[in-house]
Amino acid sequence: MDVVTQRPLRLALVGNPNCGKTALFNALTGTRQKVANYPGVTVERRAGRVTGHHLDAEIEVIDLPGTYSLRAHSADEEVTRDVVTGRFEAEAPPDGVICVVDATNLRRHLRFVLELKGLGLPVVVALNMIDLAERDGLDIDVDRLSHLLDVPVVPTSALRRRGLDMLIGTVETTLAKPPVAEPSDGTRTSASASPGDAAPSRRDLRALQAEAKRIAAQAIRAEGREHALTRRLDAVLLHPVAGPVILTVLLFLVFQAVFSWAEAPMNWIDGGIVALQGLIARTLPAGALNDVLVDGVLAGVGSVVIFLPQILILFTFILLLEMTGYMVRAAFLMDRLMAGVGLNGRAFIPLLSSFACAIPGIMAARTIDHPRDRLTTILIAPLMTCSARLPVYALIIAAFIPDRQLGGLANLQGVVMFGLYLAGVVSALVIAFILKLTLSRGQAQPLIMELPKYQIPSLTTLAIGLLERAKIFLARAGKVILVVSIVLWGLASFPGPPPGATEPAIFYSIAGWIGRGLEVVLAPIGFDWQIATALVPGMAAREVVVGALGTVYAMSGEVTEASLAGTLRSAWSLPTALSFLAWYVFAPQCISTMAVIRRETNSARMPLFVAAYMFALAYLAAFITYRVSSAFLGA
Ligand SMILES: Nc1nc2c(ncn2[C@@H]2O[C@H](COP(=O)(O)OP(=O)(O)OP(=O)(O)O)[C@@H](O)[C@H]2O)c(=O)[nH]1
Ligand SMILES: [Mg+2]
Repeated sequence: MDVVTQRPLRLALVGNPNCGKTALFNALTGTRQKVANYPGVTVERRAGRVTGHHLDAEIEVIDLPGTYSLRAHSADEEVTRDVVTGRFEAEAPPDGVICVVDATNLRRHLRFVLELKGLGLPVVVALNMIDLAERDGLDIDVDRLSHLLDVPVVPTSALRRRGLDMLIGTVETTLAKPPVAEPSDGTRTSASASPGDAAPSRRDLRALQAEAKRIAAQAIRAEGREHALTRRLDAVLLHPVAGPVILTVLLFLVFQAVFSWAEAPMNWIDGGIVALQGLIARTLPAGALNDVLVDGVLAGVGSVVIFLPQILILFTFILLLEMTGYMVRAAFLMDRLMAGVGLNGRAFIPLLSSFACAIPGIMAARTIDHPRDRLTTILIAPLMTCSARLPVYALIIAAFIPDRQLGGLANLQGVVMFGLYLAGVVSALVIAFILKLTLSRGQAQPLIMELPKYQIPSLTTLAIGLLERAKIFLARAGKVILVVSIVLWGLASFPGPPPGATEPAIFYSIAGWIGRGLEVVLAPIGFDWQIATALVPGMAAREVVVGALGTVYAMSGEVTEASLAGTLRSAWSLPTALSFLAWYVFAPQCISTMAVIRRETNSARMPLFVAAYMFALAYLAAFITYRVSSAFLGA
């Protein structure tokens, strides 16, 4: 052990997560900092130097990981606890601590100050984010706060570089008061910090919490009205237990609504298409044009357009949640979970956008500055359930999952849809975790964003957003699916059946020939040649398969009912349907996504890697689903 006789004053920056410790550390020390790892743990040690004002001496500042209390849960929190209590082997105990608190969130942050005071170390409070407090009309009586806490309080803004000199000056004065006994040897001695050893019990914490609230209430002179409302809502919506529960229930209800509200409009569209098909079939002379319009275009495009109501309902909710300011809160709630699998907190927004479409999601990953974190986000974004999967899921669910109420609370179809979305999210988290262990080992960065105020959503903005969605969806149905339907109709019509054919004409066509070839590979997961045929154009974009199934079955002469769902119900077994759903959770059937991955990663190998791992997952998931459900259902 090295013997140090002269060492600079040492200050530890502590506080709840996200209160601005690192920002303050950077503002104080500028470039005079060193980042290293603590031995044995993966926690970064950030230390820097700042020159004092009164004493004109060097002060060493250590930035510690955020923690809510000295009762540590994670490795990060343990480091913080052990450093401030002087128990940490690799770090001499600090001479004092700067406890950083978020001025806009005094009620929650003051508890830690009270807890720290119990350690007997000199404490100075940096009342940080004072700029935000002022912006919101939050008026804090700093002198009173200092008096109530019985420690010096200095308002600061790390971002605007306010109060920094004052903070250092105050720290020096505070440390100078009882002359700091310099231990002759720089390593830790239990006498030096005399930590109030054990971490406080749960009961103590609750008492401290109550006191923190009382002090905050007395120190806050005025609280902007909006601020008060936001605080009250956040107390519930960001609550560590209630928050995630509310988020889950909310999403669950959204999917319930997608099914129950869309039923009527979907029936109207369906009725309209059937009527149109009947009209064309009757008015146009029988022949190729009649066939291509009825079986190709209307069967194909019609079976996709029918899902417009569901997509619009889903986006109504997503847009509303965004506009009210709730979505950012959802990101905050998810941050812990995502950090657990090594995802950057900033990945939430790209991943959330991927629920609409992976393309904007992957592009939004540009906001992640850490290259490996960005890559991980790009690689898992296509697993989020994009809106192109919605028509596929909806079709199969409508056909195979009974429209039943579960104990009067939930609709089974909505539950299954919710489950499919969940399957996408969970598998993305698992893949992220695997990637973290292998290629993209990296430090999870905290989520850096500001919580906006809650707002009443604007109906005009909502309407514009929905119109946009509808346009995109219909344009795709109109262009891609129209073309695909016509081409598929052509491939499925030629060559015509040989004389004396026993199977439907499509069986002998080019499409049928391709489908039968693929069936060899796809039979183990329960797909027949018709499904295989429809999957080929479905590689271009996911929802195309719905139109393609419409066309293929219309031409197989297997249309037993007016709706495609009805036809599938009689053509497929339940295990096949479930297997098809499992396939669609994973299958990378979107050319545009692959193109954008290539562009964003600037690598031709990445899209191939994504396609390969997603196809492998799709096949595996469909295989297991098919085998297990066949065994259970005895099919
Ligand atoms: N407006 C404003 N923003 C701030 C201030 N201080 C920090 N921030 C922002 O708050 C966010 C969190 O800051 P960090 O410095 O990372 O917080 P931290 O306490 O180090 O967080 P952990 O290390 O995770 O505990 C960042 O987006 C900062 O830019 C401030 O005084 N004013
Ligand atoms: Mg930090």
